[in-house]
Amino acid sequence: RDRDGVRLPPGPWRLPVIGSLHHLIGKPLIYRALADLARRLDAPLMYLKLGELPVVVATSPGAAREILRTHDATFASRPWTMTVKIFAADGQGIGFAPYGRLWRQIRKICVSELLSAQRVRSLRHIREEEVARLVAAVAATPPGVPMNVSERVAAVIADSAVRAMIGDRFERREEFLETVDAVNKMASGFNLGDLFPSSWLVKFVSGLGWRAHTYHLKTFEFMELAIKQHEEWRARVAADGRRVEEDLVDVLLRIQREGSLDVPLTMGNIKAIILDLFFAGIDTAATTLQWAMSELMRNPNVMKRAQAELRDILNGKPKVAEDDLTQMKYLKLVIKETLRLHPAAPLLVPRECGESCTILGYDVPKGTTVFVNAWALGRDPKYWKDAEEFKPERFEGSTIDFKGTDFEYIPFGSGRRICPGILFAHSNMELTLAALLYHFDWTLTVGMKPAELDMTEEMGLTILKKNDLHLHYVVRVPFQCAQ
Ligand code: HEM
Repeated sequence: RDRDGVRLPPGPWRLPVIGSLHHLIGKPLIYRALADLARRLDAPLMYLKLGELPVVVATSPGAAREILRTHDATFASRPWTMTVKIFAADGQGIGFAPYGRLWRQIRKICVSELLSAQRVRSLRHIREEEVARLVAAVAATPPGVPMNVSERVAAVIADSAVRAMIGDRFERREEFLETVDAVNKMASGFNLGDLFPSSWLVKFVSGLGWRAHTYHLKTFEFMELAIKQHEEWRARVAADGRRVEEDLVDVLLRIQREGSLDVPLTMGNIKAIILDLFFAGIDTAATTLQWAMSELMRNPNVMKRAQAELRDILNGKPKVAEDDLTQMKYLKLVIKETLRLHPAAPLLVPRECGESCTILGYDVPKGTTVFVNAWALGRDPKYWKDAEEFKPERFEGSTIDFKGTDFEYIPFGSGRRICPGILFAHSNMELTLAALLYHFDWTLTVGMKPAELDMTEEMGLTILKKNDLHLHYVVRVPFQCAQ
């Protein structure tokens, strides 16, 4: 207990000014460094001072449950850092909106309209078309030339998501994706400018404020162009007399027009919501697929079983359709196991303690930033046999699921702010992976052993795969029929 009678969770020793930062210096994969510290200190709940920022990290299912379920409302906001503030300047979206009326309303629109099961179903033709384009593009790669699987997978996920949102492919796609990538890296939450919010010098030297402003303006400009492109596309579709499903921008504009909302939606809100869906939905699903393909290449027996399931069930069918996916039990387990070892958001998205409270007998002061180390939970040998091994079979006959109630496995978070895009993500990931495994056999560069495949991670808003995955392929189910 300190002099004020506060009993903080245990944590590593601190230095003046920088606090516990020296424990993380030179360790860019922060979730790994935090997991090591928690293990060394035997601290399922750990307290650190990162610069000026008081931080608590939860690294046991019990601690995660207390934060995300028992005290869910207390931890339902996210830290309002300088970067977040700058990005919210022209209107708030959903991801970082403080817990309150506006967030509740946008969340309801996301859950019941934008990302509902019905909406996801209605976007099926887009996914099927984009995946068919991917298959065609792979098959058109000249034999002997390795294909950049990471790039292809990222493109199909991005195009499907963009078409779901604005109806059409985005004309500025390349530039936009580069910006998403750059913001993803900048917004990892461990920037000096965010760790020393009161220091003008640090802000100036780190250049964070300036960079965040630039990216904010750039991303909002992209949204303006995307909405303009959407309107032009709608006008063309109407002139041709075609009937197409509502896309997500249509839905938001309709809700705004109907005007029956508790808190009216501004155009700033609409742009910020769409941007949030891009940021939350593209890199996460694309990265998960890259890890899935990499793990399959490192584990040839798993690859064999997944392909056998697909080829048995589809039995020469010319293409994978979404209806077939319900039968692909093993494929679903492959994705589940990938999310255990490679949760796209390893520390979830940070929460903030709204009221001082007690967790596992320790005091967590109001204003503390809270991370839940989902990456460490998914690899903890206390809860997982052969924790580091890729074994989709472990989920066979098991009730453990990612819906936010099994706290050793929470790749989508839990509680009020659990990811609302689980179904949207799975629909894209399952169809893309199924098509890649069904139509093609994949091989590594000649002479490379599966265990030698590069699995280096890079920290951003998501755990990125540092180096792209390049593979050779052989067509197994011919592409000509896949249209
Ligand atoms: C493999 C794919 C994905 C993973 C692993 C993932 C993971 C997460 C996680 C861990 C959170 C934070 C949850 C929490 O604080 O408890 C989150 C939030 C969120 N995700 Fe996802 N996500 C994925 C895909 C998607 C997709 C495809 C969309 C939408 C198109 C989406 C939309 C969102 C939104 C809007 C939030 C913020 C929710 C809020 O603050 O209320 N996500 N996601």
